[in-house]
Amino acid sequence: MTETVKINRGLKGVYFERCGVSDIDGNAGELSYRGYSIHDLATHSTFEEVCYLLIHGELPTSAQLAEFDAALRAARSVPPAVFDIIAACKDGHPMDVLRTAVSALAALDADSQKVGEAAFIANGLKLTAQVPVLIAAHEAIRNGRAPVAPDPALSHAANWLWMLKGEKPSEDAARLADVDFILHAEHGANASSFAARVTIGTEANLHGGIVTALSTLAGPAHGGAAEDVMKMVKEIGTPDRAADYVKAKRAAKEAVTGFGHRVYRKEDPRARHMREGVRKLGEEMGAPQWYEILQGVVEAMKPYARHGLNVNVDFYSGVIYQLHGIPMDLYVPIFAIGRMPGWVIQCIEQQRNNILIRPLTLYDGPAPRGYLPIGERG
Ligand SMILES: CC(=O)SCCNC(=O)CCNC(=O)[C@H](O)C(C)(C)COP(=O)(O)OP(=O)(O)OC[C@H]1O[C@@H](n2cnc3c(N)ncnc32)[C@H](O)[C@@H]1OP(=O)(O)O
Ligand SMILES: O=C([O-])CC(=O)C(=O)O
Repeated sequence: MTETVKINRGLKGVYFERCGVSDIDGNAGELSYRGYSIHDLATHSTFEEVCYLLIHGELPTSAQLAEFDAALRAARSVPPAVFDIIAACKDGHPMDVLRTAVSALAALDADSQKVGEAAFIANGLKLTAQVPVLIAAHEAIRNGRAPVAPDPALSHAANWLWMLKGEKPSEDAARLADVDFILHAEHGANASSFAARVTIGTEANLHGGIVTALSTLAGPAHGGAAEDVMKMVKEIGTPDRAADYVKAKRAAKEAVTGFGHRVYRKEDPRARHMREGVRKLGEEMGAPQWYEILQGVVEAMKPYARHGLNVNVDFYSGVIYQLHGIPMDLYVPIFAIGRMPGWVIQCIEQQRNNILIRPLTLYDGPAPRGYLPIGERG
């Protein structure tokens, strides 16, 4: 094969499609959904409104939002058989259990087989409502408790915390979860959304696309980073040890988790909101040390910022969950709750203008050779 072929490993810098959903300016460190700055949405909007915006393309009127929100609340249920499946694999990592449960939902819901835009919108809404139910049910079941029934009086974020903890969250806690979901809702051709598009490109159904996305989100280079950041913070232990930790990581040429991004060369704009959340919550809860350790790591990483190495969205989120008493292995599933509308709209966009996604690998194996029967091999 010709030596002139250019290989874009990891598809770095490759545009594979047009997309009208989110715009990332990596050099400026800016992100918008449908033209609205992530900062405005994180400050003024709600997750429900952002879901509507992402799926339908425009901010809703009051009536549209009320109808959408009511449909989302009404869809918060799963067939009891799914709880049995969760119970059977309750000791697995919550991300594996969640993926298995979504697969089970596909097998138990005949509507999951439908394709086409209306089916994707309906199934997307259903799955967005069901995913928090599945995660909270697993947390209850693995701790020997019965799953907490969803409360239709609560918003998506407040209901998630209610189902997880079995107690009504404060307004501040619910708002912090809401903002977390808004910030995680959509991010272009990230690995999990791209993987979902590959699945939909084969004309598979939405549940299949979401199962693919969940598998892909789980890795530590993508959604798994928040869990690893919390492990790092615990390992560092006290703020004065942060610089030595970073020095040792850099000397060993190992990645400092929560830093770096394929697209951003400035700080990930989502991190700002999470940083403020950690600072405030830590102070309120009399546990400022977590924020101080994180900032110690940021300070020690400053020399590398000029090479585009900055914090990403996952750097601060883990500590927020920790302060809320949420187990570390639920951090990736929480990311999945937020990312649901992003995956759904990426699948819808793929289906709208579908094409099989099938790139090439350049063969560099052995030259053609004759087959040797097994008895003649030395
Ligand atoms: C929601 C999300 O998915 S955000 C990402 C969450 N993931 C993490 O936080 C895990 C840590 N970060 C990483 O592993 C990487 O930055 C990734 C996977 C996110 C992005 O990787 P890529 O786009 O492939 O960047 P790449 O690996 O080419 O890095 C470029 C350079 O920065 C270095 N680098 C990248 N990330 C880090 C890091 N976290 N710590 C130290 N050095 C890093 C690389 O070693 C490389 O250096 P080199 O050019 O001297 O070899
Ligand atoms: O865009 C990416 O590569 C990863 C990311 O930040 C996300 O999915 O939110």
